[in-house]
Amino acid sequence: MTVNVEASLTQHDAVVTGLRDFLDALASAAPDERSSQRLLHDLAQWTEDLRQDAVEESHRHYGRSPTLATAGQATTPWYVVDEAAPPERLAGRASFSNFFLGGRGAAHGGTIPLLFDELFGWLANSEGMPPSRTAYLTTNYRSVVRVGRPMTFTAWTDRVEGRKRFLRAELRDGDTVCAESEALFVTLRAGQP
Ligand SMILES: CCCCCCCCCC(=O)SCCNC(=O)CCNC(=O)[C@H](O)C(C)(C)COP(=O)(O)OP(=O)(O)OC[C@H]1O[C@@H](n2cnc3c(N)ncnc32)[C@H](O)[C@@H]1OP(=O)(O)O
Repeated sequence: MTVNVEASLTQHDAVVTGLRDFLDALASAAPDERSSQRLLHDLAQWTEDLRQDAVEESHRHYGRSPTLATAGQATTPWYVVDEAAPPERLAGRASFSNFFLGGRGAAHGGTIPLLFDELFGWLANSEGMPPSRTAYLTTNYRSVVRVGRPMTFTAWTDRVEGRKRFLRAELRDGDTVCAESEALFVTLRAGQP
């Protein structure tokens, strides 16, 4: 079978956007027993179909979109980069849907460093940079991140010491800093996965 990679990626972007909407709708709803049974049946069928189509990492579409916000991952809180000056700085908008709810209207605490790691990965592994990975990442929770709110972020390189890149970021709701992060990315040596 001949696969048009561009076309299938674009179509895949639409699938990931649909998956995000689905997860938000699922997390926001209280389906009755009948709907849950129907959902379970449909999911089981899709799971079986997709397992038949399993391929190795380099051939997958998921998480590899060059065009879609979050690079085509549905498990990262939604974000879009508006200003990019890699590897020094990037800024943009983010929003945590109900799928990322922890409780009482606030995003789950684990999902905030997930967003920061994504942004730092974007900065530290931008084009022309040698591959690097997170050695540590700390998050200070200053004020709750409310689901559904339009947020803004800034992430920047604080300093570079040899293979070590120290990064910082802020997540804001209007003028309020909700969370701050600091991370160390270390450039991989040959042979490191
Ligand atoms: C690969 C491309 C694809 C990337 C996609 C985007 C990535 C998004 C970011 C991620 O989420 S990556 C996944 C989460 N991270 C990991 O799984 C990393 C697991 N850890 C490792 O692979 C290694 O520990 C690591 C590569 C980070 C460092 O191991 P090395 O053996 O290369 O480090 P080494 O011991 O030589 O230390 C180098 C320097 O970093 C320092 N260092 C390393 N780990 C540290 C740490 N945890 N805290 C403080 N300093 C640390 C260390 O002290 C030393 O400082 P000096 O040069 O000043 O002596």
